[in-house]
Amino acid sequence: MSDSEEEEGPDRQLKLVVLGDGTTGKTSLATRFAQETFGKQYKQTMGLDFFLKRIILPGNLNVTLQVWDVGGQTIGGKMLDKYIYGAQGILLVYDITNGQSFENLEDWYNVVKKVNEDSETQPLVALVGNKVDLEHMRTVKVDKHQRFCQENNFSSHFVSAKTGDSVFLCFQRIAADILGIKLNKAELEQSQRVVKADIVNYSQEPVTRTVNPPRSSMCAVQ
Ligand SMILES: Nc1nc2c(ncn2[C@@H]2O[C@H](COP(=O)(O)OP(=O)(O)OP(=O)(O)O)[C@@H](O)[C@H]2O)c(=O)[nH]1
Repeated sequence: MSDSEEEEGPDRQLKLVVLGDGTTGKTSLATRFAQETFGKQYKQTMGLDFFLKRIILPGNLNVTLQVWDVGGQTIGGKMLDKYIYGAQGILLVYDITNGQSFENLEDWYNVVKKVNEDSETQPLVALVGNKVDLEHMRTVKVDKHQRFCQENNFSSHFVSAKTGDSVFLCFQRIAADILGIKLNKAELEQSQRVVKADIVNYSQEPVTRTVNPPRSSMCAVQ
């Protein structure tokens, strides 16, 4: 075992799938998390983008998050089930200024339920209201968001991919919830230490480099 492995402990991998209507900011969230960047210009995701980022959770737990950014136009398409299959976490993303994007999450969630109906373990689902920098234009009431969470046992998140507000925290909390780790505030702050960030993209121009998705994920895109 190398010194760095001793220091950081063994690696865990989690597959997170980001779902929701087009333009809600799924790619922006993933790139904000993986690269700490934000692009104002909209470029539609055709099918799927794929990002990897390694974080360290309290207890020196090394966790590699595979973030599957699914294009908003894939709903109703035959590939969607395959993208969702095997996910430990699902992020249902809507735009707080776009009520229809919230209403449509029911359809996205129905696909998640269908894919997992015969599965022994269910993915953890997080409801993510994005674009909180546009609070003055909010049309989806916070009450409505909270009710949807309570009714379905979702974790609740409000973020801005543009400013970065709560984005890292959101992914970190989801990873901790999946792994059954309870985090206090001090631990959350301390564990913002990110050791590695790789971005992988096989449906658009690569941002840094292009590689195949990890073998553990390939079963989902056969
Ligand atoms: N103000 C604001 N704009 C955002 C935010 N997140 C994303 N956007 C903008 O919203 C537009 C759509 O963002 P994308 O991340 O491409 O949306 P998407 O959900 O991946 O869209 P599809 O690829 O069609 O599924 C872009 O112009 C972004 O710059 C945010 O937090 N605040």
